[in-house]
Amino acid sequence: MKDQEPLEQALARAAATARVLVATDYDGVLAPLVADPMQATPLPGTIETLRALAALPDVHVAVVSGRDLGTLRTLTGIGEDEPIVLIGSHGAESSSEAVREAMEAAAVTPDDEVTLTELRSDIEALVKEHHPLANVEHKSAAVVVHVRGLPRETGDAAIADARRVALDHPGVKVLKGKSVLELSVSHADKGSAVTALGRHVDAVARLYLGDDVTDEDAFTRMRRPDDVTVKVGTGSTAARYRVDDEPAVARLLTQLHDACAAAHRAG
Ligand SMILES: O=P(O)(O)OC[C@H]1O[C@H](O[C@H]2O[C@H](CO)[C@@H](O)[C@H](O)[C@H]2O)[C@H](O)[C@@H](O)[C@@H]1O
Repeated sequence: MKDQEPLEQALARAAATARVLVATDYDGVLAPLVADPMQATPLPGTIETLRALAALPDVHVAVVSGRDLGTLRTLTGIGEDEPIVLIGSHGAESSSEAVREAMEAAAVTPDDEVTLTELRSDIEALVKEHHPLANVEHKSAAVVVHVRGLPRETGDAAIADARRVALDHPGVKVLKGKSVLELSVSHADKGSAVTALGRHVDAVARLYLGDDVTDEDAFTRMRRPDDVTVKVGTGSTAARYRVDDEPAVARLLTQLHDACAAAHRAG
């Protein structure tokens, strides 16, 4: 992240291109992390800023998440009739037909469904019998073990045992997130889904904001000169820029909106 133009300048340059794709992760980026996954709400103003961006000519907006598409829609409050694309389950689900088509080869198969059913029951049994303080989240293509707020040793033990369960189910993808272990039968990734959307809208500049390991797939795929990739928080990353936290994301989105609006006014 050395010897590059300041973030503000990169945003202005991206905003001045012919077509911009603004894609952002949800948890830990738009919504601060909390113990109960269903209580993770967007910071005030962020969804409104995304709506204002999407209302500008030649600006396309997407929210990209590991969440189920339905849950993502509920939590963001973004309606089906709005011009904001939702990408859920790390790219496996999308409100955009173009993204769905592009990700078809990565779709969950009937065999994957069988594996998921077995995995769900093994994880439920593990948590019930050995890690009653952990929580289990069921998603359309994955099961997630949550340990946020638990003493470190208790959480680590639950995660380690869940990893071992995954070994009994060939083909299961293990994703270690923030205080979670996700066991997934999906073959999709955020990077493939976002770049497919970028191709579909013919984006010149692509912006992506993310905080977790699954966002690295997007950061590594977005290396064109006009791309702006932003890691939120600490940890190693392939992103070009970094901001501290969710409030900084809210400010960045406002700054980007103002830059896009100014570029539009200037013609
Ligand atoms: O791709 P994202 O939008 O970042 O979603 C990733 C996972 O987010 C959720 O878990 C995280 O947020 C929870 C609520 O704040 C928090 O309790 C948990 O510790 C975090 O890891 C979600 O529950 C997962 O299903 C998503 O895959």
